[in-house]
Amino acid sequence: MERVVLVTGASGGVGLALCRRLLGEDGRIHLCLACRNAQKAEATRDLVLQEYPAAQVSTVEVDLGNLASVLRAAQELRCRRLLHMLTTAEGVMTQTDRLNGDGLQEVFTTNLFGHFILIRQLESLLCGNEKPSRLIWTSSSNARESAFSLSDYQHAKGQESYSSSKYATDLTSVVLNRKFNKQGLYSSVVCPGLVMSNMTFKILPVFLWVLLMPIMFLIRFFAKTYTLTPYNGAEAHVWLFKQKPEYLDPLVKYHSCTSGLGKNFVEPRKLDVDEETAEKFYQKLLELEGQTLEKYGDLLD
Ligand SMILES: NC(=O)C1=CN([C@@H]2O[C@H](COP(=O)(O)OP(=O)(O)OC[C@H]3O[C@@H](n4cnc5c(N)ncnc54)[C@H](OP(=O)(O)O)[C@@H]3O)[C@@H](O)[C@H]2O)C=CC1
Ligand SMILES: CC(C)CCC[C@@H](C)[C@H]1CC[C@H]2C3=C(CC[C@]12C)[C@@]1(C)CCC(=O)[C@@H](C)[C@@H]1CC3
Repeated sequence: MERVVLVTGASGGVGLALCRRLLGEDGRIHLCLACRNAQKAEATRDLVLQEYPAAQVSTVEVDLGNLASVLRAAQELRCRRLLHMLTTAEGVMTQTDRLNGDGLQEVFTTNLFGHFILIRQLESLLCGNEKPSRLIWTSSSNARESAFSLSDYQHAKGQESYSSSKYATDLTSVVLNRKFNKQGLYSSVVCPGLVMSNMTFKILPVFLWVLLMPIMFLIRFFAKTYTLTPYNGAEAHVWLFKQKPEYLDPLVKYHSCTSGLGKNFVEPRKLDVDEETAEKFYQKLLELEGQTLEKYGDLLD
């Protein structure tokens, strides 16, 4: 049976590189590109098919910062019946977080909660299959416990919404393993390292990054997480794709690394999470999920 792999954030950066690399690894997979709108999805599909003309590539439109769009995408994916792996590679990092149309913090929703809803809505596809299914979350080494608070888990009050959302991602992955491993669903978190992408181009303009490139290549001799290209950044995802999920440590984050001479490798590092906090946070996610489903009852089967 073909393996169906859904990649969010597939239209650029690490997500797009991951799609290309996965097809290079296994031409038999069915790749489903999740993009924010139909034009981007089609453009990405054309790009991928140019390189792998025989590949099976479908698309789904989903704005992860918009819960109605997430529920509609889940409905569509349920109709397609199969899903074996979901990997997240979208993300937003903004100086000023804001409320989205659902009244939730945008960074929290896009980086974590939209996916949480998607996964919960796809539970029937992901759980109880003959072979294990898997989730791979693109987190970050920027996930910091000090940025996260259970009483303000959406990070409405602080200035570190990105770090908070990534820490929340780590917590969620830990609990998902505890709840779903028995049903054959396994979750892992990865950090792609420092990658030149639209995300970093919002921190400094492209020309400055280009000027800094020689320095960064030198830094890479000492800092192995300067992966720099989306291709290198997707190393940990690709490595995980090839592992048996049952043998992975749920309390580890897998970091994409690149040596000074450009050789890619993966480094596992212990997650800095308190399992009790993770469980309490999960309960809060379930509460928020309940409110969401009540609000959007018409989008449920
Ligand atoms: N770059 C880096 O140095 C690092 C990145 N990461 C993480 O890696 C992941 C990928 O980042 P990277 O590739 O660098 O970033 P990019 O900005 O290049 O790519 C982000 C992708 O996410 C999509 N996206 C953004 N918002 C939404 C949304 N609301 N709904 C659906 N899709 C959305 C974008 O789509 P669109 O084309 O429509 O904008 C794009 O395809 C992120 O989770 C990021 O936090 C972690 C550590 C370092
Ligand atoms: C001479 C130097 C190369 C100058 C670059 C300085 C900074 C702009 C970068 C140094 C470390 C970078 C970094 C990130 C953004 C750009 C820097 C601050 C991230 C915060 C990007 C998003 C993530 O998820 C983190 C893991 C990155 C950590 C390092």
